[in-house]
Amino acid sequence: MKLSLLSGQAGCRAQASHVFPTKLGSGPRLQWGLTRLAGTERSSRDREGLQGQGRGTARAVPTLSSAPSSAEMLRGKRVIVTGASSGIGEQMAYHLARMEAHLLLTARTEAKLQKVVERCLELGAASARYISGSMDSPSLPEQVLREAENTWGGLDMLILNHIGQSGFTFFSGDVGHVRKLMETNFVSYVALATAALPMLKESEGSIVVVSSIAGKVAGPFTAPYSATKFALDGFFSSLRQELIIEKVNVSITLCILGYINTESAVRAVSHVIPDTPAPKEECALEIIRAGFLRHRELHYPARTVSTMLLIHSISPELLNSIIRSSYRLENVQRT
Ligand SMILES: NC(=O)C1=CN([C@@H]2O[C@H](COP(=O)(O)OP(=O)(O)OC[C@H]3O[C@@H](n4cnc5c(N)ncnc54)[C@H](OP(=O)(O)O)[C@@H]3O)[C@@H](O)[C@H]2O)C=CC1
Ligand SMILES: C[C@H](CCC(=O)O)[C@H]1CC[C@H]2[C@@H]3C(=O)C[C@@H]4C[C@H](O)CC[C@]4(C)[C@H]3CC[C@]12C
Repeated sequence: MKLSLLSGQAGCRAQASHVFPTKLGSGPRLQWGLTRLAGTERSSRDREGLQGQGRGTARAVPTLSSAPSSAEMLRGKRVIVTGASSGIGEQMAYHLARMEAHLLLTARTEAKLQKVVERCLELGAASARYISGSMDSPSLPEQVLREAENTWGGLDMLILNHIGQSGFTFFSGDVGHVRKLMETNFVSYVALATAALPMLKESEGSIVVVSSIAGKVAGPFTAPYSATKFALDGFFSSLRQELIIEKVNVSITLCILGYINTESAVRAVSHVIPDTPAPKEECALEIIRAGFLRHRELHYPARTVSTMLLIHSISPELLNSIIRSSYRLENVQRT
């Protein structure tokens, strides 16, 4: 594990001009051949009601009408983002920096984290630092939370986003890979949340778990990955219930994402899935917003994901066959 020394005040003040798009994802999203079924994407803000949860007697949950602008959402809040060196995690770090949050970022690659931290400080983060290390190491989660406690004396939001390398191919029979992926994509999430809970109870904060449609509907070529995402749903949905029963005001937001245009996802699937991925910048902002509003679940892109879940609840076999027929199966590489 390596700890950064890069932290401090922003190089320049945050520009408070960053606002939510008035209509998110207004263009057509062609995903898994479901576009015609799903219709035009619409903001999950337009679609969803508030699903605040885990409220004790204390703080009111912001309503959509009373919610501050995105620039104010997390001003001065202490936020951990895992998997922040690239993709959606990196974009979340930049949004949070513009909101003037305090940031602790994690991933394995120190050089990338250094650059992201520098950019966050330029964008207006109240402070930004990182810890590098692999989340398949059992000691890292506690080290990350100890760092938050020592630096900030508390924590407001934990965003769990990292994933280990998987691939998009037939299951190879490598059980060792499944075990390692479970450790990285699932067990470390549990360990991070467990270590964070005392501080989050104190601040009445939030846990945000980044998952996937592959954690609700199992398609081909993602067996180990899909298993880790189903596990997250099982664990965190159960934990959410317990927090509500115990009147602990810590929210848990599970983010169900479709295909997003991160480099790693496009590299892994574009030769098999011909659809247009949704933008990572907007996706990142929606995740932060859903966490701030203490939503139970985020579906992004909203129309595509919700339509898939609806079809799956009516006829799983129909959805499975739509998915299979929309893939370019001849391009799937065998390992
Ligand atoms: N992109 C998509 O289409 C979709 C993404 N999602 C979810 O969104 C989240 C982000 O995905 P995306 O941005 O595409 O992924 P990326 O591959 O772009 O980013 C993954 C992040 O995790 C870090 N990471 C990788 N291995 C480890 C490890 N062993 N220990 C700690 N950190 C690690 C990477 O940094 P480093 O290599 O430096 O460690 C990187 O910061 C994931 O939870 C994913 O499941 C869900 C549905 C669709
Ligand atoms: C294979 C990717 C992991 C990249 C790597 O090896 O480092 C996956 C990461 C996100 C996956 C996508 C996802 O979660 C949403 C869809 C789920 C469907 O069941 C399959 C297609 C997905 C676009 C899926 C494809 C693999 C990933 C890109």
